[in-house]
Amino acid sequence: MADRFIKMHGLGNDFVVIDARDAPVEMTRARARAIADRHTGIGCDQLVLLEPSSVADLKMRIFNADGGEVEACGNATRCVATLLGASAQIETAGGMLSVSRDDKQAHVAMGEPRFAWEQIPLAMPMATERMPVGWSGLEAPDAVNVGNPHIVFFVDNADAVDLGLIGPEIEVDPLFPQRVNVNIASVDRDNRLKLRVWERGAGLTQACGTGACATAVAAIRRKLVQSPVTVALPGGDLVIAWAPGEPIRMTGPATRVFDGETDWSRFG
Ligand SMILES: N[C@@H](CCC[C@H](N)C(=O)O)C(=O)O
Repeated sequence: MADRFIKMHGLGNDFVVIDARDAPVEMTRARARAIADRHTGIGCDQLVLLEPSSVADLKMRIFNADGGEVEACGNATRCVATLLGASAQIETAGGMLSVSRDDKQAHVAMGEPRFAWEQIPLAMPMATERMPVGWSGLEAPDAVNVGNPHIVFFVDNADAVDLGLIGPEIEVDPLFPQRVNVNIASVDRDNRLKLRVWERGAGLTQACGTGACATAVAAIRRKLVQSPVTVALPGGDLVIAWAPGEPIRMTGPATRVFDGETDWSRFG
């Protein structure tokens, strides 16, 4: 019998979604990496596995293109909200998420951001706002955990940074024991942030929902912008709302590209 999957994307950040709520699918690091491979597999930035949950409507597991299982993915959460077509609670390794959708957009309550150094996590105690660290001229970032770990650099021109060169170096710096997603942002105009992201385990992507959340939170905290803020990514715009003590709210599109069939045993 053929194994089914759904190819989706959120602003160009693309996913292979496997609905394993009725029939379990075994996922290993090697299999996830083989499926995600753009030359020899199906190709995606992240693989998303939907499973039954005893505490929510369903459980969402996320695997990066390198095969590593991670805690959160904002764009994939909007895709799952779009597939479900109704309000739902989703269990993830990064926390419980609430989703809903309307005709055009999906909405996600991403939970509250965490700022303590051990919650990022960092390897040593340190302030997480304007951190006393730097890499190749990128200085004083903020660290935020929004289910997964992010570091955010505010620069004059986000396009001027060679993120493909510096991103991989920062991702694996020993300061980040679980590695890190690297965000480069600039204040564009009128409450609008421009953002590029080097994703842990996936590299440069067209958009990163959790990166947009972490960056918006850091910018609101620094009073660079006010909530709600538009975050412009290479693949398009997200709107992020947040106030201290409240969950982060993300609104944006999600697209079903095609439904496919394969045989998972082809991928190890
Ligand atoms: N594309 C994502 C984030 C996926 C996980 C991330 N690369 C990590 O390792 O934490 C998003 O839209 O949030």
